[in-house]
Amino acid sequence: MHPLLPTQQSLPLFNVAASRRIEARALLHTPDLMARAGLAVAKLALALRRGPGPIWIVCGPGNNGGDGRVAEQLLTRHGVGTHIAATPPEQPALVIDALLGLGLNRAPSADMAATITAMQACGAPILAVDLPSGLLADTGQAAGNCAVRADHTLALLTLKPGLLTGEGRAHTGQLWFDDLGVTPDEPPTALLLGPPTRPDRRPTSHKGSHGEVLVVGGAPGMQGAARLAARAALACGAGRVYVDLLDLAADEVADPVRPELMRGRLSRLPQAVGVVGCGAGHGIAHDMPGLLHTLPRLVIDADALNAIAADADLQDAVRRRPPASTVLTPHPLEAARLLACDVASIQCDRLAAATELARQLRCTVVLKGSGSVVASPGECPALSGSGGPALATAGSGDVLAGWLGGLWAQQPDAPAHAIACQGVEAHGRAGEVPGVLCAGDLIDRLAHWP
Ligand SMILES: NC(=O)C1=CN([C@@H]2O[C@H](COP(=O)(O)OP(=O)(O)OC[C@H]3O[C@@H](n4cnc5c(N)ncnc54)[C@H](O)[C@@H]3O)[C@@H](O)[C@H]2O)[C@@H](O)CC1
Ligand SMILES: Nc1ncnc2c1ncn2[C@@H]1O[C@H](COP(=O)(O)OP(=O)(O)O)[C@@H](O)[C@H]1O
Ligand SMILES: [K+]
Repeated sequence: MHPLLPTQQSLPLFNVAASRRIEARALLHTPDLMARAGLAVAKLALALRRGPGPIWIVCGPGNNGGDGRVAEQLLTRHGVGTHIAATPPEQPALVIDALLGLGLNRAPSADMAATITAMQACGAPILAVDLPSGLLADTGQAAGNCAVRADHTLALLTLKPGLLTGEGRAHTGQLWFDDLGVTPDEPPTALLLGPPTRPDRRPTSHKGSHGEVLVVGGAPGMQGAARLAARAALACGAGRVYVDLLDLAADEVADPVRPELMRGRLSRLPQAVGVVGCGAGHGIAHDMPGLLHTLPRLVIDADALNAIAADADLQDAVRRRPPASTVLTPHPLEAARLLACDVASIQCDRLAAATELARQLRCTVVLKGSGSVVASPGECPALSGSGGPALATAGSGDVLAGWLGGLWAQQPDAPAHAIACQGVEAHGRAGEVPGVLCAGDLIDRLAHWP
């Protein structure tokens, strides 16, 4: 067994209803699923325990508890000290959290909440069975704001989306997966993104082979955002990158640090990939009808999203664009504005929110944040397991928008969904460092990745 992330391939994710169906069908020909689950838990527990103390196994009322009890029998048979109870032993070497799994259907009761607190306080690493108890498998929300924060989670039978998005990553710790020998026999709820690819560069290619990007944004005082996007597009390999900075004096250069970047206008670049909105302020609203009408491929971020949220005509213009030609990259607040709701309503079910926004505006939506979601009409939504808090710093979203533009310039026939999936995963993986990653440094890491 090995840690799941970063994944070497795209993997299917299944929500509770689908997991239940898969489990029910699998049990018809593989009745020993729980024995397999218990064995997987016991093996991992042996590898993870720290010190000579007993393994504390906390078992709940359902089959999650059943998995824990099977693991306890196997560990005992193996000569390992165990302790099954709601209260901890002296100096446990590991906690196995088998309190609640897929069956969670309400906030943990007071007793369970107290047990969760005790697990958290006992000082030993926690291995959660299937799900950290209290975490909702479909959405990654903590029911009643009370869920185990595990050091490790062993997902069983299926991978659930809630392990990877919403609050999931704050609760799962290191993620492990055992499919118990069952191949899912229905389409997934969503796909976990595999390693991103980069566009080929033929030995004989020239700058004209790699497309053009036009970055429109950067109102006075916010020009850095547009320049970050433009630098990212350049680092990604776009042939020519132009910047249309709002209100820049005619004789100023596009970017004093990057002389490779040129100044450009929509009227002269009608075939470029547009990356619009980064640091644009309110002024971008005026340019949006022309941009939406003209550019064949568009990545729309930040203030351009706010402009669309505020104007039903712009929303219509987005809907009227050709299929698969538009990517919106909202963070949760921008998504809330676009769906006329609040951030909590977005975050409580990120997969559903991204899918609904993609449906309403008939385009690809990247809902950013921990466990970024890519949703497009007619596509299975994709979820990224990559990225982390090093990216939680100003400008990393601008870099994503520019990178998407750079990818698209080089793959003009690729649909918006494919570009978004490639870009989001590359951005997340490049952003996996300890501490903080300044947006400019993120561009360097992306440029040299993998
Ligand atoms: N059936 C099988 O053979 C398999 C079962 N598996 C395990 O079984 C789990 C699912 O089992 P269950 O469906 O029994 O679900 P759970 O074990 O999650 O528990 C369901 C029970 O907990 C109660 N409950 C739910 N929320 C509660 C709350 N907030 N406070 C107090 N009690 C609450 C329910 O009323 C029900 O009695 C999976 O997560 C997985 O660990 C897997 O190992 C795969 C194989
Ligand atoms: N904790 C996190 N885990 C994973 N990704 C994150 C995290 N915080 C931020 N990110 C990523 O960083 C980027 C931030 O974008 P955004 O919020 O638009 O910032 P900005 O506007 O400052 O550029 C998004 O791609 C987001 O998914
Ligand atoms: K559990």
